[in-house]
Amino acid sequence: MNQTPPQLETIEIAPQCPSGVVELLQITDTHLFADKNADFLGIAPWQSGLAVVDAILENEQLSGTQPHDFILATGDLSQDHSRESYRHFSELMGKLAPPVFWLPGNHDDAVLMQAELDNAGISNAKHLLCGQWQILLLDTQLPGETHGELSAAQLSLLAQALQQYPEHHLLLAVHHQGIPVGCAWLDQHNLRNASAMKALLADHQASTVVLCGHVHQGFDQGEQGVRYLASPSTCIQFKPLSDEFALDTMAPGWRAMSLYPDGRLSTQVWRLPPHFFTPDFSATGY
Ligand SMILES: Nc1ncnc2c1ncn2[C@@H]1O[C@@H]2COP(=O)(O)O[C@H]2[C@H]1O
Ligand SMILES: [Fe+2]
Repeated sequence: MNQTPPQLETIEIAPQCPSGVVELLQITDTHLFADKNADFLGIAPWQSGLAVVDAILENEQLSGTQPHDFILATGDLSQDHSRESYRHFSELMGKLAPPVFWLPGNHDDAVLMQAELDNAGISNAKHLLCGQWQILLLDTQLPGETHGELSAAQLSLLAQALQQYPEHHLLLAVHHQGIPVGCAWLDQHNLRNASAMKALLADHQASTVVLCGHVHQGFDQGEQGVRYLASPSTCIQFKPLSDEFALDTMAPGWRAMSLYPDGRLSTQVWRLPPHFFTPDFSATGY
């Protein structure tokens, strides 16, 4: 039986910067538990997540940087699927003023997540127009699997966005990586049908950037005119270019992005000071 494809619903947000530059933050893979002191491979995700939020607030106060238009939360917000973990995420986001938009990761309970984030007043909007940019958040979760996939419905939303806004630059946010990051153990858990996404993106004439979470490391690479970005988790970090599971010595962090009206994107990965949160390097997985 053929199902009617979902209709793209778009909300508009005016950039705060008078020159039309869109300022945003990505927070990803918070892996929170119901218990704020619960341990995740040697780090308590609530404590490291809170330290990240405090560092973002401190950055804004110290440097007087441009206020952020919004935050993208790109999945694996919970590690234990508990209602409380989503409440803790909402509490963290409540400390930061801008609106938050989210998508699920492989570890999330999407139904519970939506209910709890709705309760906290966190918007479920998935397509944003901001200045000359469009931001689309797609769901790559395959329940019960670690890897991801874009369903026909999600691909249809991408096709609609590109068809309706062909001249807007695109920032596409997903949980799973669309190109290999170079860690064999992690690249088996990738976005399996990335080729379907890439086929649609190939026709887009304006700037195209794909932003993901999941890989717990900074990554910035171009392929066929598309820029692929990935970012540190707010808790444990995976060691880049490692074939086997390995944790990295880099501190928890987040990504800041400035989207310019002409399609340029400038971005910076921020991290907590070294050695603030040291994981258990003997861990072989989870
Ligand atoms: N040692 C391992 N080998 C392969 N996959 C793993 C290992 N440990 C954890 N994983 C899975 O790999 C996933 C990568 O990031 P996630 O946080 O989504 O969740 C992780 C686990 O589901
Ligand atoms: Fe993940």
